[in-house]
Amino acid sequence: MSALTLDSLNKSYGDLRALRDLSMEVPAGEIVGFVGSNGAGKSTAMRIVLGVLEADSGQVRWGGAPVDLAVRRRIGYMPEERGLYPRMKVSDQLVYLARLHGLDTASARAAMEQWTEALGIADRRGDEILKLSLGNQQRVQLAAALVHSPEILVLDEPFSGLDPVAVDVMSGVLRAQADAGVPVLFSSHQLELVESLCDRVGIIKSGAMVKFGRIEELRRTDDRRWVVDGPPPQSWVSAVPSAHVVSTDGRRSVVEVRGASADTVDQDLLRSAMAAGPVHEFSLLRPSLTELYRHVVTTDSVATARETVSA
Ligand SMILES: Nc1ncnc2c1ncn2[C@@H]1O[C@H](COP(=O)(O)OP(=O)(O)OP(=O)(O)O)[C@@H](O)[C@H]1O
Repeated sequence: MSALTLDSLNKSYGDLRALRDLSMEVPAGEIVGFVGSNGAGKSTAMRIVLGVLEADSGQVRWGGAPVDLAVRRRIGYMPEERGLYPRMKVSDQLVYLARLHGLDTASARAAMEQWTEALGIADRRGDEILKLSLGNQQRVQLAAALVHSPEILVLDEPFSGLDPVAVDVMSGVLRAQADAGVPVLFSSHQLELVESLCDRVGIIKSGAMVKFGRIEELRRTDDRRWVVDGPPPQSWVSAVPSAHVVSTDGRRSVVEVRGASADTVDQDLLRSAMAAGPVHEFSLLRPSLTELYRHVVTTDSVATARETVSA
């Protein structure tokens, strides 16, 4: 299966190291969320994929081969600085962009009609971009990234400023693209959305990738916690090695087992609790992506971003 690979990318702006050996893989057919604080380096990495910025070292590959101009023409890109002509009509703008990517006029018109329909802006085709709301401008921007049927999608904060219905429309389009085999990489600060939509996530801090993988894998921790609604935990927790009570109101408790790698530990806990009384709820408590992100961004150390780059 093809993949878009970012391999050990480095980029400095003067003495600011914006990317440090940044690597990640976006498999065809998957949606990868790219998250990190303001200034962490997401846009820099995406611009390098597009070739609008050159890396100091490292490589971007598609299907194992370096990304060249021909591949770049087949990428659908939504830049952070939205690049539409404000005084141009929506339809003219989209047909023009599709033509730039090599479609003939009839195909360009058909693509414009298809995407304005799919994105709920068909009734705005005749309007100038500047007369649209910001959310609708963003829908046009996504249509602009899609009119040439790209093989790869790279979107810089496509969800920012969208209303909930527009978020659903955008999510549906990205999922459909991934299902059709397109690798989709997008940056976002909306972590709940990333968690629900993405197959994988990359967390970048000060230009370095500090976590990358399937969200379920990243949420798996060595110290596992369970919510138990049942008998007072003091009466049964001590029977399970390494288990202790994190919090309890006497009935509903959070119980943690340190280094709970054994598959049977949940059975041991449940058995022990049920031996002490009826159990009404027993569920594994996993950190959300937001909790994971906060933990990574506040604790994992990366050398300071602003440092002198040796010549
Ligand atoms: N053209 C430039 N010249 C100098 N510094 C730059 C330039 N572009 C970006 N930077 C710096 O590089 C770092 C990474 O910026 P980048 O825009 O890639 O971050 P980001 O993760 O996309 O941030 P945000 O979430 O705020 O969009 C920041 O410190 C930024 O100030």
